[in-house]
Amino acid sequence: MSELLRIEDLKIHYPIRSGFFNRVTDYVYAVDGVDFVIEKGKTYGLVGESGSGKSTIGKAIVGLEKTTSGKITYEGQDVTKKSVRRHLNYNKDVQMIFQDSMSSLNPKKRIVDVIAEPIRNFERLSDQEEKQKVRKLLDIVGMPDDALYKYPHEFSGGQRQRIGVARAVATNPKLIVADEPVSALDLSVQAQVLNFMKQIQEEFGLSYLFISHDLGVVKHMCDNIAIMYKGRFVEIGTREDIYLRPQHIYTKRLLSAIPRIDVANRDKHMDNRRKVEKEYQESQGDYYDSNGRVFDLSSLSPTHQVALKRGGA
Ligand SMILES: Nc1ncnc2c1ncn2[C@@H]1O[C@H](COP(=O)(O)OP(=O)(O)OP(=O)(O)O)[C@@H](O)[C@H]1O
Repeated sequence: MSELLRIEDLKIHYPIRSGFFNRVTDYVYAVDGVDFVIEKGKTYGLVGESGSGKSTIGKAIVGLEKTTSGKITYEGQDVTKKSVRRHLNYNKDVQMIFQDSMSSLNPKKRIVDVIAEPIRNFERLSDQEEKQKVRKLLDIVGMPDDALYKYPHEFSGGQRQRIGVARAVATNPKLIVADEPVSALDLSVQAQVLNFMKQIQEEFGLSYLFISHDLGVVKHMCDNIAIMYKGRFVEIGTREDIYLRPQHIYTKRLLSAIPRIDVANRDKHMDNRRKVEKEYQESQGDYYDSNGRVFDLSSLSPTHQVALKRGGA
């Protein structure tokens, strides 16, 4: 086992203030003593109901949330303190993807700037080099070149999540914290984004901390899993341990609530949907080529129409 990140006895407590003097009267124990290790090239899943503390752990790892106590060790170095993180270029190595791509991508910036922003923090590239790098990143996430000068609102939710992934991998990170990255997407688009996150993982040797309330999605993605309840881990184990031999009553309850859609078969479901959509488009007189461009068949000669339908576009 090759360790990338270690979390030890992590606690994050939020003070609750009340009364005339705004005194601290109690605490929300959002994270209350968790330990786990993320291995290089592997995916660690955090599962639990809303409010169990998953996002708080993710945010603490990327430095968006201050820890109350405990230790975060990255490649053998204690990165709990901000000064050490800065010194190690930790913010380049550890990136985050959020659920809501519409609010996490700046709506006023074109995609070229959205993706180039994290690069600019760490590298000095000429305009030309920067564009070339962004083009390459767009290509990796399967987006066309002309996306470069468009704005986030001009894309679908799935496309925006791809752009979010392109942005996250722009600095060649070693770890990506993915907080509910597909929860806002249709089932068929979820499979697309998940499979493609796996491809990128293999290509870049990435590790993921994958946060989700959906045990079906987690089964598809994660090697090791922690089940969270009220700030603590009630069960941890490998994917097989959790799905084949769950021990804790809470895990068993969560497992029995998984919808009957198998993530591995979502692709098939998606292919079918695409086929139906394509047939529909053809019946309407439109035809999409492999780049997603629309051809108006009625504007072509009958011979061309036949050639195009045979795959000649
Ligand atoms: N800034 C904050 N101040 C006070 N309490 C907070 C703050 N942020 C989170 N909490 C509380 O901490 C607990 C854990 O929240 P967290 O967002 O980590 O849960 P979660 O498991 O990620 O849930 P969800 O899936 O809904 O995001 C919740 O009770 C939440 O209300």
